[in-house]
Amino acid sequence: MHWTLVIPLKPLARAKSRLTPAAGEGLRPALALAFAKDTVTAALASTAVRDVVVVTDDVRAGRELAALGARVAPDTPGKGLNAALEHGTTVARAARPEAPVAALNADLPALRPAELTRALDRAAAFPRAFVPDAAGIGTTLLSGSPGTELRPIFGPDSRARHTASGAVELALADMDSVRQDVDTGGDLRVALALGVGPHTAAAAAGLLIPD
Ligand SMILES: Nc1nc2c(ncn2[C@@H]2O[C@H](COP(=O)(O)OP(=O)(O)OP(=O)(O)O)[C@@H](O)[C@H]2O)c(=O)[nH]1
Ligand SMILES: C=C(OP(=O)(O)O)C(=O)O
Repeated sequence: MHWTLVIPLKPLARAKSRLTPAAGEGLRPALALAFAKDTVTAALASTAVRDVVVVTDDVRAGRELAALGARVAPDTPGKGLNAALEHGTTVARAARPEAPVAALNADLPALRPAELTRALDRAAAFPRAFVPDAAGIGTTLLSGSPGTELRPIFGPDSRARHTASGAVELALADMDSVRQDVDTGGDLRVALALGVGPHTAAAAAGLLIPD
């Protein structure tokens, strides 16, 4: 199957606020953009992915992610993450009505294309499926097969909420990089150990994360 991925990104001035203690206000926006660039690059390198729609109102991020090959859609209707994902899904399906669609967070700097391919191949067996984040509380990927509404419920306790909504939690073997979202300095340390993409490696160079 060839998937369309919908990747939401907050304006960089507000993104990744929980990284401020580790990165300071100086580095935080650059790290948020670097995570998104590595996520989009890895997503487009997956053999299961046809195209990527980034939903963002950030002009600089939109320009740089478009240069990597993403389509960029505005953050309509401006009512938060789940509304942005529903809009992105509508945009994706207007172009490719029969495409399977998956929402993927923009904060997966260690994402490996082969692991994303594995997750999407597993997801193809279900109408709606998801991958919980590394912390085991949230969600990093939510899929919808052709003709199925995505019905995203990202936010607090989204693993439990996606399960309660009927989405199937995928088998988790061999997809650590799909699960490793980065919200805090501690998460960034784990992602760096897994191996991040070049944009994050450059942005994180010289960053001292206390133990
Ligand atoms: N387009 C869009 N993306 C969003 C919005 N809120 C969150 N996101 C994105 O959704 C994913 C998960 O977001 P969060 O963890 O809530 O926010 P974050 O900016 O990554 O981190 P915090 O500021 O620390 O909460 C990231 O890719 C965000 O950029 C929104 O209102 N619109
Ligand atoms: C919005 C979510 O992500 P985060 O863990 O980055 O808050 C979520 O897990 O549903």
